[in-house]
Amino acid sequence: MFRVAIVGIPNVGKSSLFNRIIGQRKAIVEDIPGVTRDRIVSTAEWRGVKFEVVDTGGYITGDEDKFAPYIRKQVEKELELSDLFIFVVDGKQGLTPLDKEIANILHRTEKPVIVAVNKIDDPEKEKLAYEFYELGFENIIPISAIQKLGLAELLDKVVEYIPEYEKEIQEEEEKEEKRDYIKVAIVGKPNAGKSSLINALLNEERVLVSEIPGTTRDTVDILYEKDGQKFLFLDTAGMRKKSKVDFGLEFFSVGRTIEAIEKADVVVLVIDANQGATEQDTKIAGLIQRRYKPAVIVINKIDTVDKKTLEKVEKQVRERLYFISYAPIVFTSAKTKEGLDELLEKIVYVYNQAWKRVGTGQLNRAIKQIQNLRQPPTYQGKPLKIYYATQLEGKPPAFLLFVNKAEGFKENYVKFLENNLRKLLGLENAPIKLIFRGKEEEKDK
Ligand SMILES: Nc1nc2c(ncn2[C@@H]2O[C@H](COP(=O)(O)OP(=O)(O)OP(=O)(O)O)[C@@H](O)[C@H]2O)c(=O)[nH]1
Ligand SMILES: Nc1nc2c(ncn2[C@@H]2O[C@H](COP(=O)(O)OP(=O)(O)OP(=O)(O)O)[C@@H](O)[C@H]2O)c(=O)[nH]1
Repeated sequence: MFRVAIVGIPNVGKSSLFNRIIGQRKAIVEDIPGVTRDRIVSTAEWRGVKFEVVDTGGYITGDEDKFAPYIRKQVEKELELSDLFIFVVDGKQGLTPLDKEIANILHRTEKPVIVAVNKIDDPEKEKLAYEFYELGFENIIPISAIQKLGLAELLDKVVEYIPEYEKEIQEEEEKEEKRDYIKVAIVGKPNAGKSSLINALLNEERVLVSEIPGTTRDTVDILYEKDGQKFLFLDTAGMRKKSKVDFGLEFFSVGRTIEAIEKADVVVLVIDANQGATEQDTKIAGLIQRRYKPAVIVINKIDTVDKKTLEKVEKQVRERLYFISYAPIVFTSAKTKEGLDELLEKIVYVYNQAWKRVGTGQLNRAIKQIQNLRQPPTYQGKPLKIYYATQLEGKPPAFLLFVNKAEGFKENYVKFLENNLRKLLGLENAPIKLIFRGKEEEKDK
C-alpha cells in the first residue's frame, strides 16, 4: 500500500495530525529492525483511496543535541520505506535549524514531499507559512491539526500523488475481501492422490487421473460448494520429481507449488499412507510453514493399509513434520470416500483459526503462565524477560513481545512459547508468529 510518513521535529504536531488523518481507525506499533523508536502505523482513506500513514514521532524532547541524531535516523530509514512525506513544521514557532536539517535529508529523495505548516489556527495567519518556502519544497500547505483547517487540501494533495495502479490494486483487494469462498491449494508428491481426492469430492471425473506420476496438467481452479460453504481449489499440479525431467521443468513445478501455497488461504498437504512423510513432503511442509499458512495434512489411501500401519504412519508424519505441528491430520481414502467430510470441516476450521483475535489481558496472562511453567533461559549471564505482549492486526495471528533482549530468544524457547500459547489461547491449529522487541532497540543504539 502507498505509504505516507509524517516527519518533523518534536512538538510540531505530528501525532495530532496523524490522529486527524486516521480518524477512528486503530493504529498499531510497527516492527522495523534498526529503528530506534516505535513507529505507529495505520491505514487511512481519503476520497475512497486507501493509504498507510506512519507517525514517526515520540522523540525525547529537551536536549537538542541528543535528539537530532534520532530524527536524522528516523527520517533516513523512512526514505526507503515510504512513498511520500508530510513534513510537519510549526508555523507559530517559525523555521528552525533542525527543520532545515530534515529538509536536507528529504531533498535526497525523488519522492514527493508536502510541507504542512501546522498550528495556523487562524486563517488570517496563513502568510506565516510563506517563510517555509525557504526549505525548497514546492508544496507548502498551512494547516491546523487542532482546528481541522487545511486538512482536506493536504489530503487531496497526498491522493494526487498516489499512482493509478495503486487504486486499481485496491479495487481488486476490495473484491477479495468480499469473496465468500476459501481458497484451497492441494499439494503433495506426484501420485499421492491429489486429483483423486478432488474427483471424489466433486463426485465426477472432472479432473484427469492417471497411474503415471505427473499427469495432472494445466488444471484450472475449481469452485465447489458444500452445505453453503464455498471452496476454490487452486491449481493442483503437484511437485514433479521425475528422473528424466531436466532441471528447468522441475524447478517450474516447485514454483507452481509455491505459487499455489501463496495464493491459498488453506493448504492441504496430501501424503500417501503407503509411504509416509518423505523428504519431498518435508520440503513442501517447510514451504507452507515458512509462509505461515493454515494447513491440513491428509494421509490418503487408508484403504490400502491396516490400522496398525496407519498408527505408525501417523506417528512418523508427526515426527518428521514436527515443525508444522499446528496442521491437523485427516485420514482419507479417495477410493472409499472416507474422511472427505472431515477434510472439508478441517479446512473451514483452520481458516477460521487464522483470523482469531485474543484479548490483551488473556494474552498476557498466558505469557505469565508459560513463564511460570518454564522460565526463559539466561542470556549473556542475565535472565531473559518478557514484559508485555500484544496482538498485531491481520492474519495469521502475530504477537509482538516486549522483552529485555530480543536476540536472546532462541528456537528452543520460542517453540515452547509458541506451542503453549497456541494451547492456552485456543489457537491449536493456527500458524502463529512471534516478534520479539528488545529494550535495547528502543533506546539509542
Ligand atoms: N495551536 C495548535 N497547537 C497544536 C496544533 N497541533 C498540535 N498542537 C500542539 O502541539 C503540541 C505537540 O503536538 P504533538 O502532536 O504531540 O506533536 P509531535 O510532533 O507528535 O511531537 P513529538 O511526539 O514530540 O514528536 C501539543 O501540545 C499539541 O496540542 C495546532 O494545530 N494548533
Ligand atoms: N487405493 C487407493 N488408491 C488411490 C487413492 N487415491 C489415489 N489413488 C490412486 O493413486 C494413483 C495416483 O493418484 P492421483 O490422484 O493421480 O495422484 P496425484 O497426486 O494427483 O498425482 P500427480 O498428478 O502425479 O501429481 C492413482 O492410481 C489413483 O487411483 C486412495 O485413496 N486409495
